[in-house]
Amino acid sequence: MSALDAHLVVRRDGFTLDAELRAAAGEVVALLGPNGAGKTTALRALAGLVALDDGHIELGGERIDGIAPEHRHIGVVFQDYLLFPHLSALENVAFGPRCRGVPRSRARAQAAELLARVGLAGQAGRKPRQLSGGQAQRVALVRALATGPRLLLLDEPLAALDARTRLDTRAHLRGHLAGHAGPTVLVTHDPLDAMMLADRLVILEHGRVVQTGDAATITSRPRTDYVARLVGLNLYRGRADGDLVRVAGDFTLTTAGPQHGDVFVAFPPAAVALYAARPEGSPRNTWPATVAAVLRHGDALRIELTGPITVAADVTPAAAVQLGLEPGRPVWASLKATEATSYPA
Ligand SMILES: Nc1ncnc2c1ncn2[C@@H]1O[C@H](COP(=O)(O)OP(=O)(O)OP(=O)(O)O)[C@@H](O)[C@H]1O
Repeated sequence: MSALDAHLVVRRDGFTLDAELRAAAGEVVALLGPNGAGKTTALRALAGLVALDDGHIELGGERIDGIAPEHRHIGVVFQDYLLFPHLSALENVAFGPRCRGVPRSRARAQAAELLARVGLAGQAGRKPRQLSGGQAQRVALVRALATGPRLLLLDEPLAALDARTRLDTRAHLRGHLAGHAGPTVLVTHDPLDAMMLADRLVILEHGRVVQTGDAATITSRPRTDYVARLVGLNLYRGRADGDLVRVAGDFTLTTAGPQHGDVFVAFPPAAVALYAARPEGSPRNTWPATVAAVLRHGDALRIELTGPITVAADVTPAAAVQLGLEPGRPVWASLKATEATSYPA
């Protein structure tokens, strides 16, 4: 089965997409990024709905960027499913193969088998409006797979679902995707979708790839503020000399590992402890800070602090009351060196 190798360049007024994208056969790659990063543009370029201004798209070593969308052998699942409303689930799935000349009875038998595989044997005769959001999403996926596409594209496949259905569907979608032998590219701005469904994440910001890797690498070693916020870490750039990293002006953090030169330092908000007075026998990183904001964060409170560095700290509501944390309140922050990871920038 064919691998995807693409360099997508699309120029618009005030926006340029310039992104390299690779996916091996059977690999699910999530394209993750903030609004306006160019995710949809990239997906539409792969599908052939937007022309490339430069670059290339190769599938199994064959250039497909000059080929019309309907001849690219690409399966697409859009977020709003786009099922034919007047056809049953079975007819929707059989439609593609029928258009490719597969005899009616065989197309229907294949469609029935595909629907059964995603647990929809009992819904095969229903029209899209008689299906739940999660069921319609599965029909759309199966329909995209029915023609045996060489590349599968998913555009925010769970976005239209309510929270509960989203949870169930997300859990099953991964298994359904395993039935596709070719590469899959999934576009989402939901980090959970990306991490649960994809083998590898490609982070897109301002039309450029800023980081790529598996979920574990990306969550432990973010390389941009967007990714750091996404995974809930404090992130700084600095210069390392052994375990000391100068991160801002003459402010230096002691970190867990020896590094040299340009590095990132990352640590979770829960690793930052707050005190009313300078802590005694303190950990190596201690600095005065001022509370800028107090936000709810699950069961904890997230405290945003200004000072020599801007930092987020998670504290319990009880600790927040005890310390009288409110905007403008001066505090001491401390961080154990073992909690601060440094890695090359
Ligand atoms: N048809 C178009 N013509 C001109 N500019 C466009 C067009 N479609 C999108 N853009 C611009 O291209 C940029 C990227 O948009 P795109 O929709 O690809 O981003 P996205 O990452 O998918 O965002 P979102 O998550 O909001 O859907 C944006 O600045 C957008 O305004």
